[in-house]
Amino acid sequence: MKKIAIIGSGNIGLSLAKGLVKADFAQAANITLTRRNIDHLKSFADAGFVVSNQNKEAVVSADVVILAVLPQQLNTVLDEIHSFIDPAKHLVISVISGVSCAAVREKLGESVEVIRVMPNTAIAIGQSMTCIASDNASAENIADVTKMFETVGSVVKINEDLMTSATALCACGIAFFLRAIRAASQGGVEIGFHADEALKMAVQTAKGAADLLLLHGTHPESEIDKVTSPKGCTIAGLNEMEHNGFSSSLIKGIKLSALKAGNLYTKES
Ligand SMILES: NC(=O)C1=CN([C@@H]2O[C@H](COP(=O)(O)OP(=O)(O)OC[C@H]3O[C@@H](n4cnc5c(N)ncnc54)[C@H](OP(=O)(O)O)[C@@H]3O)[C@@H](O)[C@H]2O)C=CC1
Ligand SMILES: O=C(O)[C@@H]1CCC=N1
Repeated sequence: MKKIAIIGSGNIGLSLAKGLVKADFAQAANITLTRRNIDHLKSFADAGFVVSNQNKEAVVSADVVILAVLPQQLNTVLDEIHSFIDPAKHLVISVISGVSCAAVREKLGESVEVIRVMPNTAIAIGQSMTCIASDNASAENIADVTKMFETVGSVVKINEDLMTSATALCACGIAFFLRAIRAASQGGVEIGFHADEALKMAVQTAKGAADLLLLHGTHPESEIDKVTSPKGCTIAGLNEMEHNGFSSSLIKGIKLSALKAGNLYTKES
């Protein structure tokens, strides 16, 4: 069983740790979680994870090092761990948005294999959409990392130049769809439901819509055509949403997020 160190155990690092254990890919005792303030990791220590504020020790005891700090925190971490990374032993995975594999290697050494992975927080429940890219990892290591992330959701291998687009569509996308669900539930309250029932109804309806596409393999418009009766209430509501910029606002938001994702990191930050 390989030992994993997650350097920077915040929202996504902890979601990943939970997902890997839940999927039986790893035992908690084989995952070291680091952050500076380990008081916040007490419940994870209680659940059997190794918790530490010592990145160097975590790296030395690991085979797989997962970088999960914020882009602006990365340089400090790389400066701290670079002399403890052994290219013959360590595989480095970075989930950090906007940082290329080459930029990580510039600090850790050219011979280190780096795989860039973009999951989303649904990884905690095995439902992530994860994109993977690398410009120097072996086919074997890419296959192993693909298998690892397939235990906690779906995986697509992409070219590295599309990583910031993947960040916007899939990682940020979780927040976009959640906001859409909240808005639907607020509409539900206005038309007569209590907030808790409206939210339950909106959530299950959203899940049904996503599952229709996944299970039927159809295009959204083809499923929409089955709902919109002629002169009916669905097309009336849908067209009103479009007149108010529903699709346009999602597209513009995704474009802006992708732009921002590409500008989160500078070597000097
Ligand atoms: N959140 C998401 O949905 C996704 C995030 N990402 C990427 O993952 C990265 C992390 O994002 P997110 O989890 O949201 O951010 P968080 O701020 O929640 O997590 C970052 C963690 O890093 C820790 N940290 C900071 N400096 C150090 C250090 N020197 N050594 C060890 N730990 C450190 C922080 O804890 P402390 O202050 O105690 O040290 C914190 O817990 C980002 O680069 C983001 O782009 C990618 C996909 C999805
Ligand atoms: O908002 C962010 O910058 C991070 C990257 C993707 C999801 N959260």
